[in-house]
Amino acid sequence: MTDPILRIAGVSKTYKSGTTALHSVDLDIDRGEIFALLGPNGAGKTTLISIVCGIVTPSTGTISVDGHDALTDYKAARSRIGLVPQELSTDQFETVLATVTFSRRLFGRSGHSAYIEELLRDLSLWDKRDTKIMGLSGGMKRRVLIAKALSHEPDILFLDEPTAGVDVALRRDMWKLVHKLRARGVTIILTTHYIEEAQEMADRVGVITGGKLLLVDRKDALMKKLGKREVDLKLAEPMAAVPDALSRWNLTIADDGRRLRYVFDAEAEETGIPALLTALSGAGIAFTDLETRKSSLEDIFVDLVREKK
Ligand SMILES: Nc1ncnc2c1ncn2[C@@H]1O[C@H](COP(=O)(O)OP(=O)(O)OP(=O)(O)O)[C@@H](O)[C@H]1O
Repeated sequence: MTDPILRIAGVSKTYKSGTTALHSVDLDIDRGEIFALLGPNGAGKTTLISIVCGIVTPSTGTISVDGHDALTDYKAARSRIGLVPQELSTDQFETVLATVTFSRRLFGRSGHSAYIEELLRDLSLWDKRDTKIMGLSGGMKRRVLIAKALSHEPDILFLDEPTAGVDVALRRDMWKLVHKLRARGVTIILTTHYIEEAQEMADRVGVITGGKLLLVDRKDALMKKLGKREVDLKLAEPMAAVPDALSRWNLTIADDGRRLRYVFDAEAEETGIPALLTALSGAGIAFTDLETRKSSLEDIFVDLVREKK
């Protein structure tokens, strides 16, 4: 194993207001992985990212970025990071090219570069390079934020809620770019409310709520371990209550008595379905259709957050 590119150890944050946004968070991020940080509003995602990027000071704990302490060796640590924030706070009167080039120069890189051209082309911004920021649509401004974050060729890219309020074209461009960056070895950490995206994109997932990192696991393992499967039977006759004869199965009635639902562990050796079907027939319960479903990362997430409350 190589050293993690990012090491967060015992990081807590209590704001002046008295709100504790993070409780002793430990997290190692591997080189080149795509990590999704999932959590409801107010979970502490932005606070954590802001601390790593040196925008917010932690109350306790240490952060090491590629071996550089984020507090004592701030410049070296920060130069390895690109941050795409949720909102744009950039000079409205500058052109796209000037803004992105300026961001690059801030990190001591030469201004004019084939890299910037490629970046702007990847983000469909090249044709707009001489347009002032204030003349861009909201979606285009988001693209500029991404270009700025990537302007100095960082090793780690943070995307804070990257697709909130973004149209399909930008989403597509963004995920294409994420794949390209990853192929180049860039580590990507994203926070998202769009769980399907974490499911599609991430190698590992961290679930945070109330400032605590509840779990971190490989996405596949998480879905295997915590995933549920469901069998949904459409009943020929509506049913008011689950008969006693069927009490050994975890059954619920749905759709005003028209459906019977059986939920079981996706990994269970014995699903219990054959016995259930026999018992249904023995109890004279007929069904007209049967559907099966596997839980999504979203179901797992909702269950987890509910459990820990
Ligand atoms: N500057 C601040 N001063 C005081 N409290 C803050 C500050 N920033 C955030 N908080 C509080 O810290 C907690 C965590 O907020 P944070 O923005 O990190 O959550 P988040 O997971 O990013 O939420 P969201 O998904 O809504 O962006 C919240 O209770 C929030 O109100």
